Amino acid sequence: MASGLSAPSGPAAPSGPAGPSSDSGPSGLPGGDGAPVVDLLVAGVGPAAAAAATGRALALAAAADAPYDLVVSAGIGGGFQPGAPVGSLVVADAVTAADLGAETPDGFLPVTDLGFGRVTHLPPPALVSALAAAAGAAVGPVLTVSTVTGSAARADALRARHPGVLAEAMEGFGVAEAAALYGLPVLEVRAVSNPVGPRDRDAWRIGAALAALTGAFGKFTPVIGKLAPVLESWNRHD
Ligand SMILES: O=C(O)c1cccc(C(=O)CC[C@H]2O[C@@H](n3cnc4c(=O)[nH]cnc43)[C@H](O)[C@@H]2O)c1
Repeated sequence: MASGLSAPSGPAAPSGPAGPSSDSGPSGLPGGDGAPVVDLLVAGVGPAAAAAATGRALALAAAADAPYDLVVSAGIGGGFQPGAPVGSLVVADAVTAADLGAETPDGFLPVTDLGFGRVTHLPPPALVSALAAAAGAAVGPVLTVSTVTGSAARADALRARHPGVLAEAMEGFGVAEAAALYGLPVLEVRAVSNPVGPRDRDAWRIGAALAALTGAFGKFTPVIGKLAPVLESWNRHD
């Protein structure tokens, strides 16, 4: 049986002071119908807020001896065209911090090139493919940025540095860092609300993206329940 923490992002209602809320039972316990227990946490905007909120929720669960098995970062995001059209869904096969590093006269260097830290977390491939198939989502790298891309030049630079990139958002890497601290696998799911490129507020379709995300979660939950063995075999020290 899997229990999960879903950490959506964006300008939504604040989370309560007591931590995540559950609609199917206390965290860590199976729901009556055998479905996984999913706690929903509104984790704020940006990698730091997302990491802090997720870390706190995981710490509370661990202290209550009811740890999670999986963490999912979900929300809206920008889609790189043509791979991720507005309204489509993306499941990340890599969660990458795109601006964690140093600018040099010769270009950007990720912190890993400077000899420390990490810039990518890899979600369990079996879960990624199963969820993407269930929801009709594309699979590819999702970038975490602290500044929303607003020009064609920046979009092109990100495409060049991250071949196959499908989406960018602002929280996934923060959520993944918190999950990794607790030895937990992470997933990132993004519904595309706007194209990545020159800033164009008229092109935003936040309502359509949120509807797509809601529909996807209805399809994900039974799949995650069936994939409990994948989570159970996850090597927490990888
Ligand atoms: O002012 C703008 O031009 C602008 C364009 C897109 C998004 C924003 C936000 O402030 C939204 C932040 C919120 O939504 C996620 N998100 C949605 N689209 C993107 C994007 O293209 N690049 C990065 N993040 C995006 C993000 O995860 C935040 O939760 C402003």
